Amino acid sequence: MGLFGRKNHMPVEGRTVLITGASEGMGRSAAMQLAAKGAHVILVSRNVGRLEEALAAVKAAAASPATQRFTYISADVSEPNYAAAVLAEAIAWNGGRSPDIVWCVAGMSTPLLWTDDAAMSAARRNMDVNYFGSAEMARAILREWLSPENSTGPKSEPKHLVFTASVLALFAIVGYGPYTPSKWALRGLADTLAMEVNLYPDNPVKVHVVYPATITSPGLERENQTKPAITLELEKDEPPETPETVARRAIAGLERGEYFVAVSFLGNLMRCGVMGGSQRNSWVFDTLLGWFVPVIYFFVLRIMNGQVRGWAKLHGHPGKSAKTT
Ligand SMILES: NC(=O)C1=CN([C@@H]2O[C@H](COP(=O)(O)OP(=O)(O)OC[C@H]3O[C@@H](n4cnc5c(N)ncnc54)[C@H](OP(=O)(O)O)[C@@H]3O)[C@@H](O)[C@H]2O)C=CC1
Ligand SMILES: CCCCCCCCCCCCCCCC(=O)[C@@H](N)CO
Repeated sequence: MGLFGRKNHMPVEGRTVLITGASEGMGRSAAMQLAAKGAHVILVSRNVGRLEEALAAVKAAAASPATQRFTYISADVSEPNYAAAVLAEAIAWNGGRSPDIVWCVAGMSTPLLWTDDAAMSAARRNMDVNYFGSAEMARAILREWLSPENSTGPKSEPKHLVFTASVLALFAIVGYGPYTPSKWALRGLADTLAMEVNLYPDNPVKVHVVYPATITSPGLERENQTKPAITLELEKDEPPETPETVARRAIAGLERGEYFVAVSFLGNLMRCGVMGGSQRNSWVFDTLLGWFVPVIYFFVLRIMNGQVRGWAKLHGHPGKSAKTT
């Protein structure tokens, strides 16, 4: 039980969490915050230097440094079949037990106009990292968690599989063509798996998707190098948040037991606007809020499309390979 008697749906104390994309940005902050709540943490990303540095920060944030354990594994999530080897290493380190929580944070973004020369190769790269990087990890960990020899019984504490999408998977804007579909794809996989895990009542698993808006991370600096100016202009409507804030709100949503975790007010509006056949956090709240969203979109879409047309009028044809500055 947490504050005011509310149940914590994702206790982490003494449990092992594996986080991909844990060396920078939101993944690093999430790793530190989960360590501060008593979790053992396995950090996964490519660059060993940054992993070493992040590992030190995570250790320093631990609730009980004498008993908690931390390690890192260097791997490229865009490599086909990377996940089984990463998990084997994680399980060996964890005394033969699989991690209890797996959070796929590793991601990248290459914003470009769709007519840009580089858009297609960027789209494939974004799909490889953001979608397949998470899909492969999901498959590897579910094969562990859901196997008959790993049955823990219907009343046992559930395992958690967390994907990281973006509010762009709820509301798409110009300039993110190479990126947005990879995050929509994650949502499709998550809905599928959230139903599929019901086949295994003796192996409880909860699936979640986190939908951040702009995070002031090293990744944001990288993506801003190719971001069309009109995209920068439109996304100003949702203010950026620090990796610490986004991680804290994401973890709070997971602790509340939410399936789709939005981390801002607008994010929650966008979430309730697209629920379709997805599981609800709260049928009453999500439905009531969802009724208002079309009214808001009536105005938002008129304004935004007007902004885009206004841009074209002011700056002319964007050109073939164009950062539209
Ligand atoms: N920044 C933003 O505005 C938003 C980001 N998001 C999403 O949130 C998540 C976190 O974003 P952010 O905080 O910006 O992250 P960053 O881009 O700052 O950090 C990305 C992390 O992922 C790792 N990573 C990147 N590519 C790979 C790869 N191929 N294999 C393994 N690890 C990889 C990086 O380490 P290394 O390079 O060493 O591998 C690093 O640890 C991502 O999924 C992102 O798409 C969602 C909404 C907004
Ligand atoms: C009903 C509610 C209406 C809402 C109005 C919409 C405002 C537009 C917000 C767009 C924000 C885009 C953030 C991109 C984050 C991201 O994923 C990239 N930085 C890639 O990393």
